[in-house]
Amino acid sequence: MGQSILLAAGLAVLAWLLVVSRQLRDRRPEWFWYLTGFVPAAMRVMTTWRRVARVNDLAVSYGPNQRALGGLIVRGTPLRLRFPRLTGIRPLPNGLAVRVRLLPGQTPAAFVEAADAMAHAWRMFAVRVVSPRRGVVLISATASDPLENPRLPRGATGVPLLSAVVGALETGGAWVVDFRREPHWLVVGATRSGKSTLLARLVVQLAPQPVALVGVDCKGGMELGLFRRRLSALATSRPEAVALFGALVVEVQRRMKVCRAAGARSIWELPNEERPLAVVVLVDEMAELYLTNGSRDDRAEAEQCSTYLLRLAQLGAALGVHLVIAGQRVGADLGPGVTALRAQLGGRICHRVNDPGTAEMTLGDLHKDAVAVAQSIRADEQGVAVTTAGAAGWVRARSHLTAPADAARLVDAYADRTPHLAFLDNAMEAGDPS
Ligand SMILES: Nc1ncnc2c1ncn2[C@@H]1O[C@H](COP(=O)(O)OP(=O)(O)OP(=O)(O)O)[C@@H](O)[C@H]1O
Repeated sequence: MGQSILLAAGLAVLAWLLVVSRQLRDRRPEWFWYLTGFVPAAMRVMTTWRRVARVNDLAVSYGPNQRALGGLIVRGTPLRLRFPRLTGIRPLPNGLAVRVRLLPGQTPAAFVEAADAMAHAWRMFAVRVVSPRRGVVLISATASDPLENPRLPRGATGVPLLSAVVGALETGGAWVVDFRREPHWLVVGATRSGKSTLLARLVVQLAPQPVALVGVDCKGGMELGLFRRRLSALATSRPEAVALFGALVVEVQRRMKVCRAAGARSIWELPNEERPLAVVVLVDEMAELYLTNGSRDDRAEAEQCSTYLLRLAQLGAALGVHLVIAGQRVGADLGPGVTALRAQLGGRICHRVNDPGTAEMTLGDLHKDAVAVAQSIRADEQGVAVTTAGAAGWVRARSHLTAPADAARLVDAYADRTPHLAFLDNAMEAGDPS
């Protein structure tokens, strides 16, 4: 009798533990990982390190590989290997990180190459290797793909001005586009890769803030038109875009004079009451601004557009005019000035792309090792992108999916916060072809 009561109690406790652990896994996956996954994974890393290092040529020998034996010179592989030391293994919300001290003569490249082997040996989803400083590599391993179902942040309050939480990072943190840190952004991706969703997410996040939003959507305003009521201006054709960019260049030059007179190097050094409003210009499909039918007028218009955009990118950063430029491709073949413009857009977001050259153009000039990762994004991973962020300089991330109708509803709630930009009044009239 007593035994069966004990057995029943044991079973009840077991069932309760199962339910609690399932709830913990679903609601607090990071705690679930800390409590159940980290220690075994850390043990695997520690116990397999020497074997992984040896197989992947990460161990070195300083002994000679030849020796004189009875008057003969015998060559061979030296057996006394030295292994680079692992230090400071620590948990991440969805994985672990460990530092490795490089031995003299070693470079991080061999460790980067061995990343896949480490992921398999440690049964982790992915391993990334970066070198935060000379002589050290940081190995970060993620246990599962955190981008399969990125969770919306709980309560999006407290976001600093000109910052937008647009999704989740592979490392488990929030994916934040921060215009104060990185003033201009380039968003690239093939059709249906998630560009518009990301732009929508940006608008949703910026809508409550004291920021002017300006749209340029030359595909007839189909994407950004959803947010018309929160946009201070929307250009839906190239003539309108040229007029709008021209007016913004004039405004930027005016702001420059104000700053110069006040002895300030940016609008953020001006007193609050004198500081002009920050403007975020969102361009959906940059190719529409550059492509021409070959006629002289068309070419001149495209060149004008390109010159204005470049000017805004060069001057706008310190003067509160920020660019987010999205397109399927970015390449010198689009038109003159594209490569120069790209150099000014320090923030990069590369979704799935159709050709390797586009990933190379989007990320290759900043982070060579990120290109292959961007090229491996699958068609069913919509919203997944490689973005410039974090200590490594780049990271995989996925935007939060908000249906267009929901995004429009969320943004509409802030329609009364749409600032009137008087300096754009004439431009929009001038650019209107009707
Ligand atoms: N973060 C995401 N998570 C899940 N699904 C997504 C995500 N982002 C986009 N999608 C899905 O992908 C589809 C295409 O996305 P989106 O319209 O943003 O792509 P796009 O790159 O703007 O395409 P186009 O160039 O044709 O306008 C969306 O309808 C949505 O279902």
